[in-house]
Amino acid sequence: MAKLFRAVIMGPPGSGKGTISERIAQRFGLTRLSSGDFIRENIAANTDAGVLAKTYIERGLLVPDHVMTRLLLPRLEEMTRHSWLMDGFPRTLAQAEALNSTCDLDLVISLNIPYETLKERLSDRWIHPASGRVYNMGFNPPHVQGRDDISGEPLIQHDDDKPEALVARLRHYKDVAKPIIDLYKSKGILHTFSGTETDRIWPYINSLLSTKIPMEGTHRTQRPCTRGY
Ligand SMILES: Nc1nc2c(ncn2[C@@H]2O[C@H](COP(=O)(O)OP(=O)(O)OP(=O)(O)O)[C@@H](O)[C@H]2O)c(=O)[nH]1
Ligand SMILES: Nc1ncnc2c1ncn2[C@@H]1O[C@H](COP(=O)(O)OP(=O)(O)O)[C@@H](O)[C@H]1O
Repeated sequence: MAKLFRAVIMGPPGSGKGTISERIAQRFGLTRLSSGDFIRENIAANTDAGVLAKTYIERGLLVPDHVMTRLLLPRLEEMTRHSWLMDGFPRTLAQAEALNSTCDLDLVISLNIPYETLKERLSDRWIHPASGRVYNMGFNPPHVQGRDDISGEPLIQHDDDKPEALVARLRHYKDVAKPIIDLYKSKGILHTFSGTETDRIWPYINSLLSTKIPMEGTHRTQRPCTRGY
């Protein structure tokens, strides 16, 4: 019976977490989980946690730890048959500790990308707000400039991605991520990848995961995530 594989991907805004998660999910058949998607689903379904989360997101704030753990941990406990990769959680040490008491992670990928590169990428990032589709004018441009490929609607740039806001976001990431990274380092599961291009980092991630993930189509666990592990 193949063991279930559970991983987390971390990195500053624009480091390529979304892009790399997508490649990992395709190559290794992991289920890709995103905290932002979970929150949006809960908002759409009007759950109690979703209604509460919305009041924070609307103000540009992080959702409090107890709301995040209430939203996510039960979902992870349900994932007893599929290996997964989580993007966007944990985002604080308290979340990392709560995750830790729910299940054993096998591996954490941390992306270490120079500030200048992040600044260039994000100032070039354009979004289709209705769908969340992301473009980059150099790396993956839309077919028609300024327009979403599927709907043809106009693309916008997040205020967050403008250079003025970026310095503060990156500083915040460093402060908050450091204790989480230290925790995973001390557990011996942290793998850090540095570079300026996703296409050059990807082969290293690919070969690491090839040694770690059983390649059968489905993975079943002997040890599901449960609280109080
Ligand atoms: N030029 C360039 N752009 C890249 C590269 N890798 C990713 N991008 C683009 O950079 C932007 C950020 O990549 P994402 O995958 O959205 O990064 P993220 O870490 O998920 O970002 P957040 O959602 O803000 O946390 C997107 O517009 C990508 O298309 C790269 O190697 N070179
Ligand atoms: N782990 C988390 N802890 C607290 N808030 C979160 C977390 N993940 C997502 N959020 C909230 O949901 C919003 C959308 O998340 P996400 O899709 O990851 O986008 P972004 O890359 O803009 O942060 C965040 O801006 C934040 O308010």
